[in-house]
Amino acid sequence: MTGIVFDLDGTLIDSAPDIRAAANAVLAAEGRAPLTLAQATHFIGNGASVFVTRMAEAADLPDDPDTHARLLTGFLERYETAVDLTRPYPGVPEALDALAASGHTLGLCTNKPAGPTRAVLAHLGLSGWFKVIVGGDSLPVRKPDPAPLLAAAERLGGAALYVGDSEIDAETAQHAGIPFALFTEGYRKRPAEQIPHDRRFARFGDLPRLAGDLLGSTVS
Ligand SMILES: O=C(O)COP(=O)(O)O
Ligand SMILES: [Mg+2]
Repeated sequence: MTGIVFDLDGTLIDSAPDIRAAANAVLAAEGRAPLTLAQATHFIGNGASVFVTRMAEAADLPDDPDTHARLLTGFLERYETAVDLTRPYPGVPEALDALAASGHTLGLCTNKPAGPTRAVLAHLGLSGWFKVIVGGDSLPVRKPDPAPLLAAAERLGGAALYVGDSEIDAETAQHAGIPFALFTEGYRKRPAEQIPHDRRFARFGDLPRLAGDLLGSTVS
């Protein structure tokens, strides 16, 4: 089994500034104060709809279905093209390159909707690495349900590792029965020691060797 599946927000890319900007445009239109970067970062992880619920709560907006639908539509409209403030974490392209060179096929399983996922990957020149992309709206369920990760794994012919930054990713990997590598510099809410993982790393430069150790592949 050579497949490796990645989470996106807080793992491969630091996208919180763009997500915050999309949220703050919606809040401005509602006459509300902006979110701080720390707030926006904390609200990421369970997909767009949950993000909007948390955003509305922070801004003291009502939580009725009509308001939620209006806020979510406005957020998704802006999110679709929110790419300018997002950067890959240092060493990401090189690590993907090294993993591919050592024979791994790569996939993505994210709770970010598929539209913004494809837009940001294209903008950053990262699309070409991934043989499969499963977004937060690709299936009727999203992480921590294991179905999206299992779907990505199946399309890679099996996955030997899931790489993510959050409690949700750890739980998803456990449910799917796939080993988990935790990137410690993303958007996790708890200390790394409290998040179940098989391996953890703080620098992408360390991932190819870590994957090699874990999976018995040779890193070139
Ligand atoms: O967009 C989110 O809420 C989370 O995205 P992620 O699954 O790539 O971390
Ligand atoms: Mg993440």
